[in-house]
Order: sequence, then structure tokens, then C-alpha cells
Amino acid sequence: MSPNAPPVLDFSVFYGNDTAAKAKLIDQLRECCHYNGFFQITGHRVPRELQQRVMGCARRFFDLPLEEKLLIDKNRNSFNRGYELLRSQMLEVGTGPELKEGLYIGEEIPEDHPYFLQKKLNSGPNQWPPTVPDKDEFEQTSMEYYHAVFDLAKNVLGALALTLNVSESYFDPLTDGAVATMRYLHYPAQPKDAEEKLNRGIGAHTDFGCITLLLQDEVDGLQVLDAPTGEWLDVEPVPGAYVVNLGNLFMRMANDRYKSNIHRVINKSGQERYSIPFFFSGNPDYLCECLPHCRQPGEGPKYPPITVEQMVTASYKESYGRAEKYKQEIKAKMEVVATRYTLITLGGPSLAFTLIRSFVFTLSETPRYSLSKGRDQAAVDAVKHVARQNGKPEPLTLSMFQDIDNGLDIPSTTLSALLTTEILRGNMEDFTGSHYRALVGTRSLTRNTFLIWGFWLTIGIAYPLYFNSLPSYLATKFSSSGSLDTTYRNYCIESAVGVSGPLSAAYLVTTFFGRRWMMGLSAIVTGVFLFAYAGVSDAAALLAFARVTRMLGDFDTLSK
Ligand SMILES: O=C(O)CCC(=O)C(=O)O
Ligand SMILES: [Fe+2]
Repeated sequence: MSPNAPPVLDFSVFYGNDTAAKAKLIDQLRECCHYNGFFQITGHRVPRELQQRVMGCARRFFDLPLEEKLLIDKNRNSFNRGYELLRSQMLEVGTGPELKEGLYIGEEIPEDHPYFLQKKLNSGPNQWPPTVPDKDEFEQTSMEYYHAVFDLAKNVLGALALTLNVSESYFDPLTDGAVATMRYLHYPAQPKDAEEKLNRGIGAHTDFGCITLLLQDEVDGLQVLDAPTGEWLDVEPVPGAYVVNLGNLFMRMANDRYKSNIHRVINKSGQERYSIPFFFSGNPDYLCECLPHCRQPGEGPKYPPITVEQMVTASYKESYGRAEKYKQEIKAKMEVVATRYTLITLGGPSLAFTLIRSFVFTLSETPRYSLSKGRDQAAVDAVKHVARQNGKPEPLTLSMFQDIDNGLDIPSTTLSALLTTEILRGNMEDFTGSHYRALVGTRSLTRNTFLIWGFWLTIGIAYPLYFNSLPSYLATKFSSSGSLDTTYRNYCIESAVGVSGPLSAAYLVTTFFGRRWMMGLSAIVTGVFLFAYAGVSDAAALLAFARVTRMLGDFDTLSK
């Protein structure tokens, strides 16, 4: 064992009459508290046989199938009792959720107990596993052990009082009615090649409460940070010993003179590891103030008074919140991957169909477009082509168009392409008053007109609601990273950029490419972008790609 590793001290002298030996123990404890707040004790009064029995309980519980352990899921109550799933907690920033599962047990607080009624810290009935073998023995051993370690914690606090040169009973107001939690912990054997940083049994942390008494099995993994050297020291398991460490609450009361030290667990042993920490918080209403002899004359306390309950609750919130946030981030990343796969699945076939449509099948320009360009023969050919494809007679001929032109007395010069202004004028003629009057010409026409307008109005409202509100609702409901503002900002940008799609399409179809090639080209570019979209990894690039594909989509629609 490295010389700085927490020393193993014989606590039995605390109970004996050898004052010199007791004074020496107190000095050693004081030194440990100043150094890093960690030490191990043997010679306490918790029987070895009870320790072995309780370790057996821990193993028995964790051997249960997951669904049976989940019957007493800790998330079902607010008083910190029950089963905690693997990877629920995350104490160290920058690591993954922790590779440990736990069972939280505390004093049996029935629902008519004042602590339960007043919703005091971690106070409520225990959640016992209904299917654990030897259930009665399980509950009885767990509580017997809890009370034995509770008493030991009081003794250790008595000894710590002596290190501060106050009476052994100094902490009685803290220990009377104290709340404590013990955890059965199981660290599954970590895969050999697992990345250490992401596979902590417990990430580097300090304990929240007053003091912790930890029973380890024979598998090592606990390490304490040696502040002066920055080295991680192994806290080797000593059969029957308790690893005692001070928590943040004690350090605060001691005005930082005594240390609550950083520690962690990495189970590299290749074996299952079990441990049972006992976290002694104290009476929830106890006001933690600066302890005597923890400041120089004239020196003020570093921290204002705080109750045990306030302090411990805040620490819990912080560490569980971190694990939750991490999981949300992973979820968001998974969503990006899922989007990629969706786009590849959709973009691939659409690109293939575009290529087939452009190069395998002969696609004619639409007759209406050809006519507007004065290409009557092309219009006739297109209609014939469609008829032929469908095995129908081909009734349309060029002379039919010429007859119509002659009948309308249109001079042959206008058979050439129409000017854009002429097309526009022609289109505007549709908007004369007589056309609108016809819409309400009879009762049934009026009814039908208003019904149709009503339908389109509803569709017009439903469309943006569906495309904008639903995704934004989903984005904010299921992802912590997306905010409503961001989602709407993105839609505004997308829609504004999208306007350029129809405008450029309106111009480009009048150029040399015509409608057919512009449609084909835009479909190809859309397909290429959909593929490229799939490779995007950050939010800004995703937004940019969404805008371009939306613009191309509008382009495509208008060209049709
Ligand atoms: O399991 C261990 O050895 C340490 C547990 C611990 O540090 C904790 O639960 O806070
Ligand atoms: Fe700890």
C-alpha cells in the first residue's frame, strides 16, 4: 500500500479505557481529516458475521432479473428508496453515466411518521424487492445492519468531536433523529477494452453528507485522489474494515479545515464488485454552522449556516441532473443519425428514379408549354407519344391546330412563340369579373364555390400547422436541446430562402433548358443534396441543407 493511502486504524481503543491509546487514535484521526478526510477502521462493533450476511443480501438482490428489480424502481418515489438502474448517475463532468446499479435503503419511516408527512429529506417506507429469495431474512438483515452502522457512525462522530477538542457528545443534536441512507452497490465487471473515461463505476466526486462508512467486498476499485501529488491512490479492501470519509457537509462545518476528498471507482478487476456505502446525513433540520476551533480568532466563517436537508437536496439535484442532460445529448445525436439514414433511404431511390426518368424514358415537353412557345408540332408529338404509350388511337394532327387558328382568324405570324408579356396578359384574362360572377351564378354553384373555398382555406391553414407547428411541438417536447424559438427561427429562414425557388424556376423554364430539363436538373440536384444532407453533423449545417433542399423542392413543384 502506498504510504499516503488512507491508513487502517484500530478503532477499538475508542471503546476502551486506555486513555493514551485513545488520545493517539484521536490525533491520527485529526491528521487524516486535515490531509484528505479518509481513513479505514477495524476493531469497530459491527460483527463480521453481519457484514458477510449483508453482502450476501446485496448479491442476492442484484442477481434478480432486471424486471424484478424494476418492480421497486427508485424513480417511483421521491424519498430515495428502491432500485437504481445502471447508468443513472453521473458524478464526474465529462464522463459517461456510471456503470453501477444500486438499492437504496434507509430507516423504516411509515407513512404516518412526522418525517414522511413533512416530506423530510429521504424519508419514507423502504421498497423491498418482492421476489428476492428469503425475503424476510433480506429485510431483517438489511435493517439490522443499518442500525449497527448507524451506531458506528455516531461513535465515529463522537471521535471526530474529540479531534475538535469538544465533548464526545457534541454532535448529539446532529445525530438525534438523523437521516442516513445505505446503498447496496453492484459494479458489473467492466469490459477489458472499455474506455476508462466513459466507464467509471463512480466518477470522481466528493460525498454530499456528513460522513460515509463504506464496506467493500474483496474486489478493489476504489481510489482516492492524493491532492498534493495528484495521484490516484487505491483504497485496498481490508476484510471487515470500514472506509470512513468526510462529506461536503462536514467540510463546510469545519470551515474547510477538514477535507471532503475526491474519490472514484473504476472496476478493472474483471470481476463483479459489491460495496455498501452508508451515508450519514444528519438530522434534516440541524443547522450546520462553523464548528468550534475551526477558525482563528477574528476569522469569520466561510459559509453561512445551512440545514442538512438544504445542503444534501441541492447536491442530489446537481448530480442526477447531469446524468439526465448527458442522456438527452446522446438522444439528440442519435436523432441526427436517424435523420441521416432516413434521408439516405429516401434520397437514394428518388435519385435513381430521377436518373431513370431522364435517361431511360423519353420524356416529352408538356403540350401546353409547347403550344405557348409556338411549337405546335411538338405539342402534337407529345400527345401522340402518350397515346401510343397507352395503346390508344392517335387522333390529334397539326392540321387540327391550324384549323382552329384559321377559325379564330389568327394571323400565321402569331404561330411563333408567344412573348412572356402575352402569356401574362392571356393569364390575366382569366380574372375578369364575368368569370367570378359565373361562380355564384346559381344556388348550387354558389354553395359549391363556397364549399371549395372553405376547403382550400382549411387546407391552407392546416398545411403550415402540420409542417411547422407539429415538428416544433415535437422538437421541444422530446428534446431538451431544441427550443421553440430556435425551431421557429429555422422555419422562418427556410421559408424565406424557399421563395427564391419558385422565382428562379419561373425564370429558368423560359431559357434554353425549358421545363423538362429544369425539372430533371432540379430533381438531380435535390437528390445529390439529400445525399450530402445525410453527411451533415452539426445543427447549423443541417439547417443550411434543409433550406437548400426546401428551395429545390419549391423549384421542382413550380416547374411542374
Ligand atoms: O463503492 C465504493 O467503493 C464507493 C462508493 C462511493 O463512493 C459512493 O457511493 O459515494
Ligand atoms: Fe462516494
